Amino acid sequence: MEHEKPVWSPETIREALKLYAVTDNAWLGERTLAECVEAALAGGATFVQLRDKHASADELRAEAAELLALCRAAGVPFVVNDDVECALAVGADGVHVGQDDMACERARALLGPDAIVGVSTQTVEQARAAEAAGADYLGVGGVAGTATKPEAGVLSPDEFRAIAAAVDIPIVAIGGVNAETMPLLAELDVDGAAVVSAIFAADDIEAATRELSRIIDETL
Ligand SMILES: Cc1ncc(COP(=O)(O)OP(=O)(O)O)c(N)n1
Ligand SMILES: Cc1nc(C(=O)O)sc1CCOP(=O)(O)O
Ligand SMILES: [Mg+2]
Repeated sequence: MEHEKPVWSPETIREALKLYAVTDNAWLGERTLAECVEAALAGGATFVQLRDKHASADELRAEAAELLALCRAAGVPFVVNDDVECALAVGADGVHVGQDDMACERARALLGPDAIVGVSTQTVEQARAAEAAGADYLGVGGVAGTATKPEAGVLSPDEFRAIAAAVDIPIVAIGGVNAETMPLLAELDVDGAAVVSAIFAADDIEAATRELSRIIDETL
């Protein structure tokens, strides 16, 4: 069944960031990407980002179209990592861009005022610039080191809080967030947790997501 494209208000975006699932095909095994995302949604993921650094343009579009349909059915926002063209082509809710990706202003101009544009920031300066450029939310990290992206840095609690204090848009913490580290988010002034391996590397993705959902509800 076709679902109409929703318009996500700032308040619904803030709420939806609570348990943000970022996909990773490295952990698929015998499973399809759609099965994995369906399980994450069933377990309570509140936001989904397709992140596939190895797909061709056509493969990424096919994945995005499939995940978009699942997210629409679940009433959950769906964004594409890095690739604005793909997001536009499939009618995704938006994109997530980093400091080395398309500039936030350009992504906003291409996707329009109703799209969700998330921006990765590691400093107060970057956070203020992203907000001024029209970002809807910030991805800030890491909370702890992670094998998913070994080159990613780790921020101190004070650095998280300084970024949160510098902007009015919501913040999702990313990098090394799992059932053990998630309670640390209580001290970081963030609105949610973005999680890759603690969801998608699990044998039982639905159960792992449900447990993370329980913990984040207790934490924030
Ligand atoms: C929610 C969220 N936050 C941060 C990132 C990292 O984005 P980026 O710095 O562009 O790195 P890559 O993901 O492209 O490797 C993210 N993807 N999602
Ligand atoms: C995609 C990404 N960005 C990061 C950042 O710090 O900007 S950390 C990261 C990977 C997070 O994976 P996991 O949940 O498995 O630790
Ligand atoms: Mg990127």
